[in-house]
Amino acid sequence: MGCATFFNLYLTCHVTGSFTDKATYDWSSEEEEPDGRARPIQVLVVKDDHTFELDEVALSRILLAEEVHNREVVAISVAGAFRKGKSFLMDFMLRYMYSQASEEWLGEAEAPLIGFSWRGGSERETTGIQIWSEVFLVDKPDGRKVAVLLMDTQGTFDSQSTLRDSATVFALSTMISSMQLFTEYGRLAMEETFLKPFQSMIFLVRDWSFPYEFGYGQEGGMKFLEKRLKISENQHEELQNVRKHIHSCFTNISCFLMPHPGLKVATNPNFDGRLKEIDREFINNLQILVPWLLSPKNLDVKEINGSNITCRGLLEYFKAYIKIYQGEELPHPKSMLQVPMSCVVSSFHHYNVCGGDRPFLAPAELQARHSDIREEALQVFRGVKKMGGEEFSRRYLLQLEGEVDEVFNQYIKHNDSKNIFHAARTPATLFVVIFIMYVAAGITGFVGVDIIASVCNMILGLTLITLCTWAYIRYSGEYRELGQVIDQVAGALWDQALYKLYNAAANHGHLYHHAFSGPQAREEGAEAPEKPTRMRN
Ligand SMILES: Nc1nc2c(ncn2[C@@H]2O[C@H](COP(=O)(O)OP(=O)(O)OP(=O)(O)O)[C@@H](O)[C@H]2O)c(=O)[nH]1
Ligand SMILES: [Mg+2]
Repeated sequence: MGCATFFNLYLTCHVTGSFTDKATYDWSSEEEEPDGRARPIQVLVVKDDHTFELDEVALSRILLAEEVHNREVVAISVAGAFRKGKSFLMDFMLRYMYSQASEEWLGEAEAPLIGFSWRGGSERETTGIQIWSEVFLVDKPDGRKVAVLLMDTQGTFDSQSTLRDSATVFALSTMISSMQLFTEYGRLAMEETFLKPFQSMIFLVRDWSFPYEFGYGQEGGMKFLEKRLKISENQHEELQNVRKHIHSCFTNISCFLMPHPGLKVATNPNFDGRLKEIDREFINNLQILVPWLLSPKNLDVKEINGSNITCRGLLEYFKAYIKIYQGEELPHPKSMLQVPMSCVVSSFHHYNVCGGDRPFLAPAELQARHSDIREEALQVFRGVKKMGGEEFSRRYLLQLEGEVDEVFNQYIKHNDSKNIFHAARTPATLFVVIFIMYVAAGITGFVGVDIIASVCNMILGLTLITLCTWAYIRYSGEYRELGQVIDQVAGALWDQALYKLYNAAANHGHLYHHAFSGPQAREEGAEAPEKPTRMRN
């Protein structure tokens, strides 16, 4: 953009109305800010080792305050290269918000500019992301009150930050400083949602020095932007793509040309922001720019994937995104609209093999259904666009697989418990033992073998006590370990008895085949190959 440096202002809001009340609430602890005055709160810290830390407590205090947590949120931030006057501009926005959109919002000529920390010089000032501790409540014309959040961010490309730092702060504040990076995000998100992923994009060109070509303000800005975003045949493909994607990513794109604020602003080290020292032309345009950005009719509620976001929702998105950026690698500039974890949850919902209200399922069928639905859940996971690259999402894939397998084990137990024979196995076995002992005691007593009769009676008595104990455990839920031992012993007896019965039946069947080599017998397994021979004989 020639000699004009620009920074990009990304706004999220719209609708008409008027500013009413400010949300005044206890946003900080006593020892942090004894006078309770609003101030910038550092919510994202970029540490010396280039790792990031989200101050969840501070962020929650702002976003979960009683008056605002359920309100739809309008998040306003400025992104761009460092040292370009972003914080300076944010402070004028604060003035506008505090004056509740009055005509006199610019304040007194001698008043120093305060709010987000700004200063002259070549060293960077703002780091990470800072949020103004006071969330402003604005009335929309339809009667809804929305929460307006002002966010100041670290500038890009300063000498102390890595590209990763810049990209992270940049993505987290959902803004752009490098078009290419941004349009990458947008392009991927587009494939998935078909909605324009970002709402308003405003290019603010500062120190515009060619008003004779394009006039200051929005109109000149739009003409200038049109010219700049025009795609021509002889442009490099990459430049063409940037231009195409900018249009496809934003619902609204506009541009504002700002004049130079004057030499005192740019070069005087003692300049404290008072209007008196700022060029009239700059102030005039500021008086157009700020209300144009912040008047309720121009505020858009923050949307993610087409739905409006409340302050509470925004907190969750912050937390989810920061997890991604805490990874080792530079995050891929891929979809920032979905995160793997939410994907695990939604994929997991696809996995429901046998719910509590469904009848008993044969174990083989259960296994088959598990395999099918498991594969379906994994497909859902693979099919959703995720942030953080292959390697990163593989971790979540493993987590999904692990969770599905664990739940399958629980399903097996749950399914078994629905098998009526399984449930009745223990009491049935104990009853059979009691019955056999009763008969044996009667017979042995009758034939005079008293000692065996006594032993049988003893076993009968013990089994009866066991049965009563088991019934009590099942009824009360106490002494469950003892109940498990009883179930295991009864189960072993049951299996043994069944096994014997099966053997007996098999033997019986074998004898039966030998005795009757009729048509039924011929139809069955092992004998089959011999039968035609015998038939022919
Ligand atoms: N030339 C020029 N200087 C400006 C303009 N707006 C603000 N400044 C000056 O730019 C300097 C830096 O302002 P800051 O608001 O601290 O800049 P920043 O972009 O927030 O810087 P970092 O926080 O380090 O990224 C200050 O001396 C401002 O007076 C402008 O439109 N043009
Ligand atoms: Mg700053």
